Amino acid sequence: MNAGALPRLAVTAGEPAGIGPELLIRLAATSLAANFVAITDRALLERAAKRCGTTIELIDDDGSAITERRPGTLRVLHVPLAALEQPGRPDPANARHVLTTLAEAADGCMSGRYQAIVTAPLQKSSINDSGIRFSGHTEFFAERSRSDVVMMLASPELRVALATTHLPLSAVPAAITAEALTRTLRIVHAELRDKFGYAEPRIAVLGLNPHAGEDGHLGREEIDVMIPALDALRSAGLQLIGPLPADTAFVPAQRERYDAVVAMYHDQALPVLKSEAFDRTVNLTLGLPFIRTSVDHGTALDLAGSGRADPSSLIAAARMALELVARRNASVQRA
Ligand SMILES: NC(=O)c1ccc[n+]([C@@H]2O[C@H](COP(=O)([O-])OP(=O)(O)OC[C@H]3O[C@@H](n4cnc5c(N)ncnc54)[C@H](O)[C@@H]3O)[C@@H](O)[C@H]2O)c1
Ligand SMILES: N[C@H](C(=O)O)[C@H](O)COP(=O)(O)O
Repeated sequence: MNAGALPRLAVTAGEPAGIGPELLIRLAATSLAANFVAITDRALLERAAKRCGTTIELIDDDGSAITERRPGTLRVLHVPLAALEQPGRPDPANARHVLTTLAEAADGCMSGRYQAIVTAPLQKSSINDSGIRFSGHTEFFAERSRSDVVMMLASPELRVALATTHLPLSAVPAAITAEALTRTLRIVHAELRDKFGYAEPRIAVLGLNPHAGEDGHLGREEIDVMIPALDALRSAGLQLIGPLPADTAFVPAQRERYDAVVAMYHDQALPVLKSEAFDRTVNLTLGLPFIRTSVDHGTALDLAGSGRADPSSLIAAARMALELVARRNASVQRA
């Protein structure tokens, strides 16, 4: 990268009928020092700006470096919609468009065109309704880059990683194997060190069952699977706490004991974060060969088109991506 050039961040708009395009307009209005390249349909952004009651200056991205960006301007890599968006009503005809934007962002990161990806929310059901099986960005980027990944949501006060992501609850117990848990904990440990700067990360692991199984009386996964896996990792030097009962793992006295929590499933811990810091939480994918951050919320179809969606989480995601890029650049320079 040229000295003084702003970091080039790929930003995807997600579901065209959701709040994503409007959030990109709000992001462009900030003075964040980044060369945001919106990978989406140009006219979609123009319509989103109108819905927000503002204007946007879109500049076709030619790949060149820039040293400053005026608020209200955005580079764009045009990826045409298949169908005109109707806010609040996702159209599966646009599923391929959404996936093309993700693929361009991922491939562009892996080939060095972008330094990170920031994603706005997409509608998983609409992509599935188009006939394409799809679980989420996390799984898409993992497959695209052939990486083992972990989903983490982080607020300034709390970090939560997930041992399983977008699975029906009935499939969770079978997915918590010693191998899978070990892989997750190793990724979280390595990324807390590399991305967040903890020399000796302390990780709390939540039990799967109520009261972490109550010594086997309320489920045996802790005894049969989790404790042996945790003990083996402790022998390898990881600082692990647990399995902790999930219901009390977030009380203030417990929080002082760890740098991150690993929850066994999506809704075991995300409601804690989303209810206390919905506007400050960022979703990031650990384990990828590139930096990817996102919002902590969905497409908010009830708000789409109103211009009233809160852009705070997307702005926080962009800020975190910039911090992670700066940290990575500094460590490359030191090496
Ligand atoms: N990163 C992502 O792509 C992502 C994240 C979460 C959910 N989703 C998807 O979004 C879709 C809808 O999910 P949902 O309805 O469960 O959750 P949601 O987050 O879209 O909406 C839940 C509630 O929060 C409100 N809300 C959400 N974001 C807001 C914002 N920025 N400003 C103000 N209010 C906001 C909504 O209006 C709604 O009342 C689903 O398909 C889901 O899979 C995608
Ligand atoms: N699990 C995320 C959340 O609740 O915020 C969300 O579904 C997005 O996941 P992806 O980043 O994998 O799309």
